[in-house]
Amino acid sequence: MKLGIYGGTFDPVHFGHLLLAEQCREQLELDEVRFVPAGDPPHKDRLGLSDGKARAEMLDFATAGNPDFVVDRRELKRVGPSYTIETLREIKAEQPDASLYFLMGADSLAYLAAWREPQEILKLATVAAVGRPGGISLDRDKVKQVWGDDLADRIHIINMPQIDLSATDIRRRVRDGRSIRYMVPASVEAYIGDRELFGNGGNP
Ligand SMILES: Nc1ncnc2c1ncn2[C@@H]1O[C@H](COP(=O)(O)OP(=O)(O)OP(=O)(O)O)[C@@H](O)[C@H]1O
Ligand SMILES: O=C(O)c1ccc[n+]([C@@H]2O[C@H](COP(=O)([O-])O)[C@@H](O)[C@H]2O)c1
Repeated sequence: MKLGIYGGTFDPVHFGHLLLAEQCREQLELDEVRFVPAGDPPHKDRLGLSDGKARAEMLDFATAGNPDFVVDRRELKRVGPSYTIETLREIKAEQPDASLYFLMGADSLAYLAAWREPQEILKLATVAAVGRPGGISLDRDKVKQVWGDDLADRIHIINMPQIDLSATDIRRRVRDGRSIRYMVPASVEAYIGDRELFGNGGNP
């Protein structure tokens, strides 16, 4: 069993996230991609963050109808920062025979060395890193330079069409009353409108 684990803040989930998950599923032949919304993202300001319930419900809508995509709420129930190493240890204990793949964008890979127990993360899971527009390039030589040959083998670079979408920009658009149509699934757009998330002053 090859299990993809995709941690993020997902405030809100957008098509950049969904394309990343689908491309990793296909290219790595994953049996399942598990979206794990962070309760308290370690390197992010919690101020203004939507509550975990709403972020997870948006993920439910975005992944509905795709049996390969699953939402895992474990980090929302945990007290304290959502450290990835804890999540990977829990999942490995539950499914010892599964090969774990942790999915992320290039910006996350650039900071992975500053995460809690990064070397242990790479021992427990293969990292699948996907390019993201905005300057941080994904380069095999750079990865080897930072991690050394052995650990670098645990980091796979996945090529896919890059999508210049971020949750920050989507929240800003909602706040400004601008369109987010085709940036997030229609069901997520409706949820944001109904709940008046992100200071929605009248999303068209
Ligand atoms: N458009 C994208 N292309 C590739 N990877 C992405 C994209 N958007 C997010 N990711 C990756 O998905 C993971 C979770 O991202 P996150 O939920 O923080 O979304 P975000 O759009 O970066 O949010 P924010 O703008 O609030 O920081 C991270 O590893 C990030 O690099
Ligand atoms: O474990 C850590 O030290 C750590 C530090 C920063 C980020 N993460 C995880 O990386 C994922 C993406 O984080 P973010 O802030 O880009 O949404 C999310 O699952 C976070 O919990 C994890």
